[in-house]
Amino acid sequence: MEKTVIVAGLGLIGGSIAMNIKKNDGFKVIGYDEDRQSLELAYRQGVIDEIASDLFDMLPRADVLFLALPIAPTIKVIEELQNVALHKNLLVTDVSSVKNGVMAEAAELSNEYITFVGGHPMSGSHKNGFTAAKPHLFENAIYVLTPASDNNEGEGVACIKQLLSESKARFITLSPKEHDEMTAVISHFPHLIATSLVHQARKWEDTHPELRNLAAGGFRDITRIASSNPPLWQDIFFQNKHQLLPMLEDWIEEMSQLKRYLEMGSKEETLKYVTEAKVYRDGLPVKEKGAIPAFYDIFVDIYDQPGAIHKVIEILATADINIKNIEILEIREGITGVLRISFPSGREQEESANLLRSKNYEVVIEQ
Ligand SMILES: NC(=O)c1ccc[n+]([C@@H]2O[C@H](COP(=O)([O-])OP(=O)(O)OC[C@H]3O[C@@H](n4cnc5c(N)ncnc54)[C@H](O)[C@@H]3O)[C@@H](O)[C@H]2O)c1
Ligand SMILES: O=C(O)C(=O)C[C@]1(C(=O)O)C=C[C@@H](O)C=C1
Repeated sequence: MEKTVIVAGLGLIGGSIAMNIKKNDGFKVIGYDEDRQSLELAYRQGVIDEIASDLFDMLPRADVLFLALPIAPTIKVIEELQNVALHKNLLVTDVSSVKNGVMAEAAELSNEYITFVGGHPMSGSHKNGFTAAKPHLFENAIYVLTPASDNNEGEGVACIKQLLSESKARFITLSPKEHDEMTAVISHFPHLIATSLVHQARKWEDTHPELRNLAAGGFRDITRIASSNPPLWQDIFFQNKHQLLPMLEDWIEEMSQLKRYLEMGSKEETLKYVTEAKVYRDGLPVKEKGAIPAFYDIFVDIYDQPGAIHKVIEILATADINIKNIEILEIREGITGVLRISFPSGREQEESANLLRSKNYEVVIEQ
């Protein structure tokens, strides 16, 4: 029998979830969002089968509810679920980037029809809204599940995996605490620092108006995430502030230590500090999505000439090589730029590098 799934919040994550559920047969997808335009666009594109004007009126029909709203409204909906009159089982899951507040609210639920399994796909973007949603967003990404202590949690986990089986996400189960500690380290805290680096640059621009034109690959790479959706990140920082506050203390102490190294001319300690960071960073997994992007990359030097990028792509396409992603890292008038091309496997990576080198391109392989 067809199951009914409601996706509440049809933005970047909810839209991508709905696109993946629609790849399966046997599910009817109903969309709910306060933004009418997103709903209508999703309906027109066939990503949802029906629009819900009111979430709670629609719930008695549903088998599964995906909460893909910002975190604060997600918690509010969970609180209100307690009083919904249901006549059949409802599996509720969310996608929030921080789990403690959500799971604490879910633990209060005593509605006998509801099973709650927390979720968080470790993949996203600095873009937001339905127009940024894409079906392959979760490919190779870790998808964390944080089941509540409920008898039906095994069934709930299995159902979520089945609904998203086409997404190619890799599911793991964690406790909310473990999840929030780790995401604070590899996602929330770096975001805080990236944001502060942008502020620092902004201040310097008053006295150095050319500064923004100097900002090249390094600054852009490290601050990309500072272009993310501000209300989302305000929400994340406050939801996970118990993890972030001690980390900020540590960071301030670490910066003071670095300051002391520079003041005292401690070159050896500074070299050790930089080297240890490089060794750790180089050892992070690069073959799966997660903290570091998932693909097998090559870097190709190109010149700022009409058709330069097209030529490189044509060489690879003619050899039937499957490209996953292309990024222009830097190209300024009249000088060499760098094209980062990502492949799904090491075989394509090596084959492409050899092919392009045989045509006299400078190619570097990311190890
Ligand atoms: N952006 C990321 O990289 C990322 C990654 C993983 C998880 N998440 C989590 O996913 C959730 C959604 O984030 P997103 O990036 O998809 O945001 P988004 O802004 O793209 O989407 C949120 C959607 O929710 C709707 N919405 C907001 N408040 C609402 C309300 N009260 N009632 C009805 N609709 C409402 C908005 O109109 C929007 O369409 C957040 O909880 C976030 O923590 C985000
Ligand atoms: O790739 C990005 O732009 C992201 O910020 C994605 C990112 C992350 O920090 O890795 C951001 C928040 C989510 O909760 C999960 C993933």
